[in-house]
Amino acid sequence: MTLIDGKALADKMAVALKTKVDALKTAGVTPGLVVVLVGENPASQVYVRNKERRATAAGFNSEVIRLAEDTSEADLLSLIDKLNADEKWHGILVQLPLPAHISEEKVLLEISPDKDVDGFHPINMGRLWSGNPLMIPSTPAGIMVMLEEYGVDVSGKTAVVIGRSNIVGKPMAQMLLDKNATVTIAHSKTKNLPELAKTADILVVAIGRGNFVTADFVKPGAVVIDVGMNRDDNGKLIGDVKFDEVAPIASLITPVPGGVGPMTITMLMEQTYEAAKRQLD
Ligand SMILES: NC(=O)C1=CN([C@@H]2O[C@H](COP(=O)(O)OP(=O)(O)OC[C@H]3O[C@@H](n4cnc5c(N)ncnc54)[C@H](OP(=O)(O)O)[C@@H]3O)[C@@H](O)[C@H]2O)C=CC1
Ligand SMILES: Nc1nc(=O)c2c([nH]1)NC[C@@H]1CN(c3ccc(C(=O)N[C@@H](CCC(=O)O)C(=O)O)cc3)C=[N+]21
Repeated sequence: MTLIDGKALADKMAVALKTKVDALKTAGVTPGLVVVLVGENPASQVYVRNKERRATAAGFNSEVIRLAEDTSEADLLSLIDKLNADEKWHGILVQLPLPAHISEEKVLLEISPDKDVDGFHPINMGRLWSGNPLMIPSTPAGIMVMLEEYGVDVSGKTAVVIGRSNIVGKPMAQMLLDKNATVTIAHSKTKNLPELAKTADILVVAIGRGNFVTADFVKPGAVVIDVGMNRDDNGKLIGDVKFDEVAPIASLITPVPGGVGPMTITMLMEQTYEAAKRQLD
């Protein structure tokens, strides 16, 4: 078994990114990423801090706008309009989930597709699914980079993605399909999930249930990608995959933490850089 070290890859890419950013700054453009966080979700706070740290390290303009939990939908939408119009920002990310009184759909539609570094706007989702991607969701994008870096040839492989969210499962399936995998998307209504998962050469798990995937879900030699971010009873961060049990039978596996998470942030930075570079065109 080989560990896919997402943290090390993210650190390596950060060095190369810094060089690219310095060159872009010389040409007169500093990439800018603004994150909007509504409310006090403690898990979100950690991710947002990590994003801020990596953005600053890359030499970006970076700002986190923290809004009260009871911020109105109208106020959030008008803030987004203001950020859309501000040339300083090439990437706008509104942290999900949002409080229940705010429509996620309306908010995602309001972000200019050109600044939608998450790739969640329907225009960007449509671009991805029609084979002409521009801004793409960073979690599956980071997974594709990890697969490539570790020499996994996706073409012709059987891939099973467990989870069908718009932010992870669905775009993941499309990116694997685009690289010629044969892809199945599984979810909470899927029958005989362990048997299905066991057909996978590449198994991606994004469900949000700690230690859900056990050894009986995994074909010996499979590549296992664990997207899950869960807390166990002691508050420790754990994935969706029961790592100790699955690692010995997998050929490659991502740990939690230190796997998919750091690469998600790296891809967000890369896309913000690309958006900034387009300002020169
Ligand atoms: N590392 C990173 O960068 C990121 C990590 N995450 C983490 O990944 C996990 C998934 O996130 P996200 O996609 O947003 O989650 P969602 O809650 O939006 O989606 C979960 C998906 O898992 C499916 N599911 C839930 N329970 C089961 C089950 N028992 N068997 C099979 N399928 C099941 C659901 O099925 P159905 O549709 O039928 O309800 C749904 O499609 C979370 O732990 C999240 O914290 C998320 C984003 C980034
Ligand atoms: N609009 C939006 N875009 C997102 O991309 C988005 C979001 N909303 N909402 C929440 C999820 C989750 N997410 C993570 C990002 C980084 C880590 C990460 O850095 N993880 C590290 C450390 C985690 C820790 O120590 O707590 C690791 O796995 O090693 C995790 C999870 C982005 N998300």
